[in-house]
Amino acid sequence: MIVCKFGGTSVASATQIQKVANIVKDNTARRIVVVSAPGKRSSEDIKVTDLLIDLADTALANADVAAKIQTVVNRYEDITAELGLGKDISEVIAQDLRDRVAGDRSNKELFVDSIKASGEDNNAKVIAAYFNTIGVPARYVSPKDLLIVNDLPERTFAVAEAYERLAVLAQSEEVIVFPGFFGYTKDGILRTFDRGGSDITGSILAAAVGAELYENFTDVDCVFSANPKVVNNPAEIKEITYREMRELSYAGFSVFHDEALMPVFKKDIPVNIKNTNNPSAPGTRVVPTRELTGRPVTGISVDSGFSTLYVSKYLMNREIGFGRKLLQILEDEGISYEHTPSGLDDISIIMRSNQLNLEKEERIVKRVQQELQVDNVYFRHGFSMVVLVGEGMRNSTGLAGRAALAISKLGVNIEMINQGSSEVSLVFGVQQNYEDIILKALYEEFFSAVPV
Ligand SMILES: Nc1ncnc2c1ncn2[C@@H]1O[C@H](COP(=O)(O)OP(=O)(O)O)[C@@H](O)[C@H]1O
Ligand SMILES: N[C@@H](CC(=O)OP(=O)(O)O)C(=O)O
Repeated sequence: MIVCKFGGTSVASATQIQKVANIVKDNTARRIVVVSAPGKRSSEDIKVTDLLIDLADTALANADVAAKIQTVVNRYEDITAELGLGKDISEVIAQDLRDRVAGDRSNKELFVDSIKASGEDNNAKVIAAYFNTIGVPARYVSPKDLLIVNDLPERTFAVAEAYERLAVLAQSEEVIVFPGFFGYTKDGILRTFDRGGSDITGSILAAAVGAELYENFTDVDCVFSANPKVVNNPAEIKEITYREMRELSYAGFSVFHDEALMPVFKKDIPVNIKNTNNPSAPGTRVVPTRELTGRPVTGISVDSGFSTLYVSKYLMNREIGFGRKLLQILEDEGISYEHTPSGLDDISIIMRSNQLNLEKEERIVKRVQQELQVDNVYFRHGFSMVVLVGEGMRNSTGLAGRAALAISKLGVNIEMINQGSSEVSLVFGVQQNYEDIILKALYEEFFSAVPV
């Protein structure tokens, strides 16, 4: 059995959904189809999920939502009309949106989640209905009572029971069309995953039913060794390990969500990333191990939106428990951190900026000053992490030097270097505005002259 997930671009229009149907028909092993909300039809288009977030924000501001609801309904109407599904389905969608908008607003985050999730939920219903009209027996299945997630305040993840409950889907006679991106808590409260989270749903389902393969359909032929929007014609990656993919998707390879690897990784289920617009292309296979090629570096990614908390104190290295106390202050503010490069008397804690606001920063700085009696403490913002990833890096010397030289030739300062203990990744912290030129320079250094 194959579980396949189709991303927003793959289900953005009737033409795209027809391609999806052909792909499903083409291989009878494709029994479970996870779908996203309609994505962008062109680079100027707006994803339905973004329209829905705007709708939710408008509702929370107590402004009129009628026009915003209509914009979303129009997107579905374009699709259903062309698929020959009749008009009543869009009235059902309009009513569903009105019901969600009229829902409980006591917790803003959950209210927004409920509206956001309608994008995939309604699209799954449309796609299941369409499959039936073309002779593919199909059934929409709701995540309710199956894909069980944890409660607030932690980020959303599937609890162990979800896998047990979802296993029944393996028995279905019909093709199952399952909406991506959200689940329900045990008490029936809807929660969404992070943006791009339909990849996570597909992976959970693949693990739950013990699929032979998880196919992730998108709008590019494969994963490239660098973002194709920045680097011209980057090298294709045919095979990549889970570990390499995790590192690269964590730091900017938006083609596959980093949290989507864990469920399939635990069950050794291979992942194949493929193109809905060119399904005969072999795509990229994500596998437990692979043969090393001549290239030490498999991919280079860049992600922006990082901040640093810099702390210095003379003889910090001798003070027992200093790091723990410092990290406890961040934990108290609900902040996770990414890297902690340190010297004898100073330490920088690198974190995602979206976890911070002015009040939090002031509270943290004040507590660090008072409780740890430091010499200096401040926040800096606007950093990007450039990450070189490759299983072959472990056996290669001089890589960090080559990368640092390529960056320094651009006249750009390296703020931080961190070599992961596993030695499959090397991270450089740089000022955000230089990220594209650095990516291009590193690509040139590690890929241009080296054969595959
Ligand atoms: N290294 C990379 N390899 C392939 N695609 C990448 C890479 N980095 C960024 N992308 C972008 O990811 C996009 C696909 O991801 P996403 O937008 O989430 O698709 P989907 O709509 O299928 O979920 C591609 O169109 C491409 O521009
Ligand atoms: N629609 C959601 C979830 C998702 O996974 O979408 P996509 O497959 O288009 O990345 C989002 O935009 O975040």
